[in-house]
Amino acid sequence: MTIQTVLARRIWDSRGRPTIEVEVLNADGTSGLGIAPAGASRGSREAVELRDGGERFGGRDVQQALAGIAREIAPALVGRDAADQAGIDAMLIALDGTPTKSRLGGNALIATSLAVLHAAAAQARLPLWRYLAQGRDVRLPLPQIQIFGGGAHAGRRVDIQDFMVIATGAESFSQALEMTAEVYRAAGELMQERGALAGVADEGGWWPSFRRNEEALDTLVAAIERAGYVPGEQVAIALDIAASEFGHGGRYRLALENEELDSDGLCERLVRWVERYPIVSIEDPLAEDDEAGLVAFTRAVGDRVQVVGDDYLVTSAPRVRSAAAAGACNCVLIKPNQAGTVTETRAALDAAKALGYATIVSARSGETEDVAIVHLATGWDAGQLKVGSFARSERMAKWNEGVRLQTRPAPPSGYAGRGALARRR
Ligand SMILES: C=C(OP(=O)(O)O)C(=O)O
Ligand SMILES: [Mg+2]
Repeated sequence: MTIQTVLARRIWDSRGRPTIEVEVLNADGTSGLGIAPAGASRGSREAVELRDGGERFGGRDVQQALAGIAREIAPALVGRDAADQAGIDAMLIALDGTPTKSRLGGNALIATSLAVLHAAAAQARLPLWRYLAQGRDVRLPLPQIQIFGGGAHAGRRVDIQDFMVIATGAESFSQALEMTAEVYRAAGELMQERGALAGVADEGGWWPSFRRNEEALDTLVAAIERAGYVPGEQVAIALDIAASEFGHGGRYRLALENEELDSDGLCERLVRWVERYPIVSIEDPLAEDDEAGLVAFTRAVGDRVQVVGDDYLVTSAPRVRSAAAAGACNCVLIKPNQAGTVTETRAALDAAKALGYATIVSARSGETEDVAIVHLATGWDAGQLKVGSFARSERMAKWNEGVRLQTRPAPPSGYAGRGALARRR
């Protein structure tokens, strides 16, 4: 079956900013819809997005991306088979012709690539996760869920970006959500009692009214206990330090503590947290340009804690391979729009798995109702999923989709659970 029509339009994301949606219509009447998400704390090597960032959102960049789809991408797609994802993605990359996807835009490319993927699954009359599984046994992912937002997602109110929990004691995806909902609610109650309840951050985690970064960790432990769980046994902590946001050239500025640390100093601080708190996962502990720091941190705690590369690895298979050669990280965050096509995203995931790295499929802070990443995490058997908080509908759309996958007839063959966490390299 062939692609007959390609439509592209400007829609709006969860921050009320413009983004791109592509719809691919097949000749047999089936179709696929792809939407580009958008990050706020981006790695410098991510695919470049064409998006209007200033006061005026009706500006040039999104229009340029839409025009590129209409003028160049759509004519090249019509007549091709949506099932040829690799061939179509290679064509998109060649058509763009730049190493950073800056001409047609990484956002135009990922929306198109995801729309083609959905169209292929629809044509095969399969749910996306099952289409991706290709007959293999796959598991629902272990959720990593934000309780407090911070960093670039909360006006830099605290330095650390994500204070999350992982319900390590849960035996199913839906039980993990139930346990996390209780912790989320308990954290909200604690904030209210302290007179510190001040709404939510960009991904729906509670707004971080803390005086020190460690106060957030203490409150998180108290929330786990208040919800009736044993910290570290039933519910553990995961952090995204997003250190590239407050550090460059081996110097890190913790605004909340009014401190400047070098790479060793930040490393020591985080190792102390790992010793004091029930932390099982830390993302971007050092900045994207601090490979020596990432190697040192992985050496120090990589046998106990999952060390996740996001800004540093930008969903790039070659970067994952060179990180492994250097000994940095033991887990890779997988964000499709960092790579720009489904095929390159899958290549980064495959490279990680081949090297013994764990993988987490992740949403961006700017999201929509799109639930594709739940299907990618499940169908590719990634093991883990990070979507933001347990509030705000663009996040809940994804968590709820996981419940649907679990409870429909012929569900995935299991639940990845705590065994999906990286421990040792
Ligand atoms: C999801 C994240 O944030 P953003 O989408 O803003 O890059 C992250 O850093 O993991
Ligand atoms: Mg991150």
